[in-house]
Amino acid sequence: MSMAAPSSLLKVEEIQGRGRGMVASQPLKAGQIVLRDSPILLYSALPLVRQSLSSSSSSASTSCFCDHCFRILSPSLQGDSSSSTVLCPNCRHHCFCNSNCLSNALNSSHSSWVCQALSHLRANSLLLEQPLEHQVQVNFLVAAYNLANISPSDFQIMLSLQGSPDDSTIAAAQFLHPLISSLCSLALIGPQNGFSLELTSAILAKDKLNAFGIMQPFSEHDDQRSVRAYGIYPYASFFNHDCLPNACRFDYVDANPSDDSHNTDFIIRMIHDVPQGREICLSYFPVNEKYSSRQKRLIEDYGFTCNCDRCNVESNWSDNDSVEDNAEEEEEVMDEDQCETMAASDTDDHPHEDNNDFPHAYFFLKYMCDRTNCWGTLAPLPPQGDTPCNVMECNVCGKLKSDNTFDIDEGQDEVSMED
Ligand SMILES: C[S@@+](CC[C@H](N)C(=O)[O-])C[C@H]1O[C@@H](n2cnc3c(N)ncnc32)[C@H](O)[C@@H]1O
Repeated sequence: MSMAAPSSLLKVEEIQGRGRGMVASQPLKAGQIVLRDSPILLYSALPLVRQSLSSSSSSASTSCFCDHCFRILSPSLQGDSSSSTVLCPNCRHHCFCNSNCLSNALNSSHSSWVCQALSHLRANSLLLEQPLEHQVQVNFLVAAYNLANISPSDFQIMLSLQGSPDDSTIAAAQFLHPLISSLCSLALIGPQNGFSLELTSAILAKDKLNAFGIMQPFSEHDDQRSVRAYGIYPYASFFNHDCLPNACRFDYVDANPSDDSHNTDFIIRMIHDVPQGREICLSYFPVNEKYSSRQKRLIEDYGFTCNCDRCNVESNWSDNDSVEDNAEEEEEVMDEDQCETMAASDTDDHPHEDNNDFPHAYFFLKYMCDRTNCWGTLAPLPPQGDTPCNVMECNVCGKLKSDNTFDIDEGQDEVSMED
């Protein structure tokens, strides 16, 4: 199934050795929003079995976000009669931020089939003994087969994404498919509609390569942010990976007003200018990861070996070298003007060839958030017409920072939204 171009700014093209990718249809500016994408499917990253809100006299529930829109629910409000939080009237297990979200959920993500399917699965002792990964995969499979019922065209879009089953996906499908099959009597899905072990393997493979994590809010005290939900985003799935990305993803799951049903939309913004025809890439994980761990993740999770400029340089580093240490050393020898020049030269075809063994230092100094444990990527706020914005936003912690990267003392470079 082919999809229309996502916007006038981007087109989907075949790229040798990388499958499809997103390419700039015109010159793109730093901070420019090149894509807004809504998920066709969202599912909880929490294990299937959680303490029910209704069964708890204390506020010990682990459910801390809405099961439909995945906004954070204030723990103090859970169980509070003045709260707008509501439980599903049927299972009394799933929690929604307000009656509007509940009513949307009952017609979509928490249809009566999903409600019954998850209730049956929660009672399945075989599943409860399984590792967390299988319990989360069950959430995905129930959401995916629900999608097949409520929006067959979106289900087909998901099937058209990249990903073929590998040994681990097939093994997971062999365990999970019979469990889901036992729910078929509850559903419209059945063998007559193509429901099979092969289809279960195929959609698990799509999920593995394409699901994006919607993360818990950033905390300086926790360098391992957990995932609250996963989503399949049909256009964002076409971005290939680069260890020096030229665009990054922002989400504002909790920030949008509670009556806005687009709170889980992704916004992809340019980190710096790029010329027409250049491939637009995201980094699939925080940019500070070391060469060896990046290579491991990319081969294990995504099935490819990265040959980007940065990997070619860092393959010669010792395993103890980190971009943070090297960037600090570089900062001492590089002034602001040099950094600006190097960032601007990203529009060249052969950037930075004249530099030493860390030609990408400018990227970490200019575009990596320096807040403790954050490792987010900074992109400018959108330009106003042709005027670039000199305020950078971190896509993890949300910190705003003026784009005067150097010679500014710690703390003095932060700006507020009003600036
Ligand atoms: C989310 S998909 C990206 C879109 C995909 N290329 C397609 O054709 O739909 C992730 C997959 O794209 C491919 N890919 C992404 N970045 C790549 C890169 N830098 N080099 C080679 N393949 C890459 C890998 O096969 C990876 O599993």
